[in-house]
Amino acid sequence: MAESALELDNVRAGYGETVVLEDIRLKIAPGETLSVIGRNGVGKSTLLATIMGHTTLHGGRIVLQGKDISRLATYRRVAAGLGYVPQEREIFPSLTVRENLEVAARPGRWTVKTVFELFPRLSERITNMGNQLSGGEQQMLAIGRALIGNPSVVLMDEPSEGLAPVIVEELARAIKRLTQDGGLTTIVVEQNSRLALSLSPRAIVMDRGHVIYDGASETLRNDPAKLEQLIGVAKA
Ligand SMILES: Nc1ncnc2c1ncn2[C@@H]1O[C@H](COP(=O)(O)OP(=O)(O)OP(=O)(O)O)[C@@H](O)[C@H]1O
Repeated sequence: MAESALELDNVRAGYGETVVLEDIRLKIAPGETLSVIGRNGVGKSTLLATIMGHTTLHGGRIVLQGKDISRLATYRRVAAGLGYVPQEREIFPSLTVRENLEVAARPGRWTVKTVFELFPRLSERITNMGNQLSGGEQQMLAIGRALIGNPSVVLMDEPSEGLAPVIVEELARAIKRLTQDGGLTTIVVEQNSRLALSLSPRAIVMDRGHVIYDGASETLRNDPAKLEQLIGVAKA
């Protein structure tokens, strides 16, 4: 049986002494896309930050393609195959679009050319500086920069945040194209549950640092009352 692309085994993590995530158990198959939804502040970003090694791991294990990365520094996790698209995008403002991509490039199927095929809008901006881009273009560049590192697993934190609906649709089409060819394992944290549930067959719902649903996106799409109950649950 193929091993998981990524496995979180009983993970407990947070910031310093503060524990945010409890008892996280997840197995993601190679090529699978997983959407993560839940109210504000329930630990979605912390989940991705923990996989990247930006938090304090209090217990459990994180295994990337059979290799325990739990204690590795972030740059070594990236070298082992993780790609990260942070919520803040963090593109370099004084580098051009091309330079932003080239600094992150590692050999593999993703190149400047294939990133531009995925995001034609970016190719029209190739000589623009990072700070001359719209929010949507910055998000496309942030995703392109993660891809060009040719990771096996990509983590995206709220790609649609702050973007106009028409740009969100364009981005969603690109993310679907990206994930549906099966080559990449992807976790997408998304505040917009309708969008998230359309991106992947499987979704998890988090609440207060726990996973409270792990199953078919379709089940939640077809049952708004259940979805409301899960993401509206235990309002503080
Ligand atoms: N750098 C940090 N230091 C300390 N606590 C933090 C830090 N970042 C987040 N937290 C806390 O961890 C908890 C989970 O936050 P997190 O950002 O993971 O939630 P989220 O589900 O991603 O929410 P949002 O959609 O608002 O980003 C919150 O209580 C938050 O205040």
